Amino acid sequence: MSLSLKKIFDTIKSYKKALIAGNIVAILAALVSVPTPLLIPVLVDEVLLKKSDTLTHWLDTHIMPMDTLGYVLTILLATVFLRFLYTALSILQTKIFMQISKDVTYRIRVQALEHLKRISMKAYETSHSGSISSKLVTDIETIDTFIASTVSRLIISVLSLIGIAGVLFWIHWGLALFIIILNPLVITFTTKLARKVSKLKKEENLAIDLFQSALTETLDLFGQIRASNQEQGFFSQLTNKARNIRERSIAFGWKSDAANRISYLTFLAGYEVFRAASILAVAFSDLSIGMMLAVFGYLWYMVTPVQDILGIQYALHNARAAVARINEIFDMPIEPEFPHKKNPFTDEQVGVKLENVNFGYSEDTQILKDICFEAKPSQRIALIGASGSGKTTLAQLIVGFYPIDSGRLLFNGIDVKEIGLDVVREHVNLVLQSPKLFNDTIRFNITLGREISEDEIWKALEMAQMKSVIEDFEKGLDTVVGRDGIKLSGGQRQRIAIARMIVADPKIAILDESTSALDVHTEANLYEALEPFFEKRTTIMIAHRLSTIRKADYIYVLEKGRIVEEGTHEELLKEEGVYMGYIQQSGACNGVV
Ligand SMILES: Nc1ncnc2c1ncn2[C@@H]1O[C@H](COP(=O)(O)OP(=O)(O)OP(=O)(O)O)[C@@H](O)[C@H]1O
Repeated sequence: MSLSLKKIFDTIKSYKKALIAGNIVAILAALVSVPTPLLIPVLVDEVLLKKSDTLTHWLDTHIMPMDTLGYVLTILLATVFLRFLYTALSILQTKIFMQISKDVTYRIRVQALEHLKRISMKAYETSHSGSISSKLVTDIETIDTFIASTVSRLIISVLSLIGIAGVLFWIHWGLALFIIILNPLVITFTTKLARKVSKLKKEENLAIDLFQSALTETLDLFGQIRASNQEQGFFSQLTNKARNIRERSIAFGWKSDAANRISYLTFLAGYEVFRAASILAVAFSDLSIGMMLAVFGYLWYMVTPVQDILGIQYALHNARAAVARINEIFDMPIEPEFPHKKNPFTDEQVGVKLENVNFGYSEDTQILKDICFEAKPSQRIALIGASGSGKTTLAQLIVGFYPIDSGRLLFNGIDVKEIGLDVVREHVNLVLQSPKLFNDTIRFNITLGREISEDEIWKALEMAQMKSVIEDFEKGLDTVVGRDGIKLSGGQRQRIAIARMIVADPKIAILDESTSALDVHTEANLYEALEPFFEKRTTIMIAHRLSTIRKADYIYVLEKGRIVEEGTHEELLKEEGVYMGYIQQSGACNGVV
C-alpha cells in the first residue's frame, strides 16, 4: 500500500457522524459570526446620522422603546454575546475535528508500524532506524498539522467568506465585486510563494532525517566507537549534520516567515485599496458612512479566514512532501506472506529438509548453492565449516529470516509455502553467537513479554548455568541488563539467550556457536544439563568444538556455500577428507580432541 492525500481524505470521510456534527457547528458558527460586524456600524447611520431607522424601529417594537444609550448598549451587548457564541462554537468544532485528525494520524502511524513489522530482512538491513523514526515522528506530525488545519479551519473559513461576500454584495454590489475579483489574485500570488517554501521544508526535513540516522547509529555503536577512540570523528560528523540542519532551518525559518509576511502584506495592501475604494463609493455613490464602516469591519473580519485558507496551502505543500517521505516506508519490500494451510508443528517431533536450495543476499552473489540438508525428527545435527562458508545463512533460512531463491524448505515434508514464515519462527528457534539483549530486565530478556511462570524461568536459568549468577544479583530477575546487555559478560549473554530458547520450547532448536564464549567446564555442564531438552526435539548445532560435534547423529560440512561432505563422525573420519582436516584444526585450536 502507499499513502496519498486522497487516501487520507477518504479516511477522514469515514468519520461521518463526527463530520456531520462538526459541519453543523461550523455552519452555526459562520451564521453567528457573519452579521456581527454589521450591527454597530448600522447604529452610525441610524443613531448618529439619522439616515434610516430599520434596526432602531425593530428594537422599539420587538424589545422595548428605548433612547440612544439604550440602542447602543443593547447592540453592544448583542455584538459581544455573538462574539462569545462564535468563540464557543469554534472551540467545540475544533474539539470535534481534532479528534478526527488525531485519529487519522494515529491510523497512519499504526499502518506504517504494521508495514515495518512485515518488512523483509533484506529491506531492514539496508534501512536506517533514525530515518524511519524521523518519518514516523516529524513527517506524520506535518500531516497532522495539515489535517488539523484543513478539516477544522477550511469549512468554517470558506463558509465565513461566502457569508461575508453575501453581506458585501447586499451593502454595495460594485464594491463587493471589486473586492471579490481582486482577492483571487492575492491567493494565486501567495500559492506560488507557498510552493517555494515547501521545497525548503523538504530540505529541512531531509537534514533532520540524516542527523537522526547518524545519531541513532552513533549511539547504538557508542561502546565500539569509544573502544576505537573515534569519538572525535563520529561526533564531528554529527556536528556537521547538526550544522546542516541549522542552515536548512534558517533558510526555511526566515524564508517561510518572509513568505507569510509578504502574503499578509499583500493582503493588507489590498485592504487599504478596498478602504480607499469604500471612501470613493461614499463620495460618488449611495454608500452610507455607517455601511462604509461596516465594509471596513468586514475587510478586517476577512483576515482570519483568508489567512487560514492561505495557511492551508502551506500545510498542503508540506503534507505532500511528508506523504512522499512516509511512502518510503510503505515502499520497503515486505517478506512473502505464505498462507497458513498446514501446520506440521502440531506433530510431536518435527524434522526439516532443504532440497536443492539456492540463496543469495543480493541478486549478483550466491551464498548457498544447491544445498541438500536434512535433520530428521529428534535428530541432532552438526553443521561445520570455515568462517564465511554460509553456516549462519543456512540457519537463518531454516528459521525463515529470508525466503529462499530456489529449491524447497520442508518441515515434516510440508513446504514452508503452505505453513507461513511466522508459524515457522514460532516453532524454530535460533540462538546466535552474539545474542541481542534489550535494555530491560533479565526477566523480560528471557520471556520477551510472553506469560511465563517464575518457576519456569528459574528452571531455564538453571539449565543454562545462569541460576547462581542471577541469584547473586541484588535485584535478581529484575536486574536491568543495560544497553545491549552491557552489564553482562559475553558468556552470560549467551546463556541468557539459551534460557530464552528453553522457555520458548521450540520444536527445532538451532544453536549457532551459541556457547563460544563459555569456558570448557561451564560449556560441558551446560550441554549435560540441556540433554533432556535436546532429546525432546530436533537440534542443529553450528559448532567448532569437537566435543559438541561428536555428539551429533549426523554431520554436514559446508565449504564456500556447498555441502561438501556428510555422514556420522566415524564415517567422515574414514573418508579422511575435509572433515578430518577440519576437526584436526579446530580440535587443536580448542585443545579438546
Ligand atoms: N545480511 C547479509 N547481507 C549480505 N551478505 C551477508 C549477510 N550475512 C552474511 N553475508 C555474507 O554471506 C557469507 C556467509 O556468511 P555466514 O555468516 O553465513 O557465514 P558463516 O559460515 O556463518 O561464518 P562464521 O563462521 O564466521 O559465522 C559471507 O560471505 C557474508 O559476507
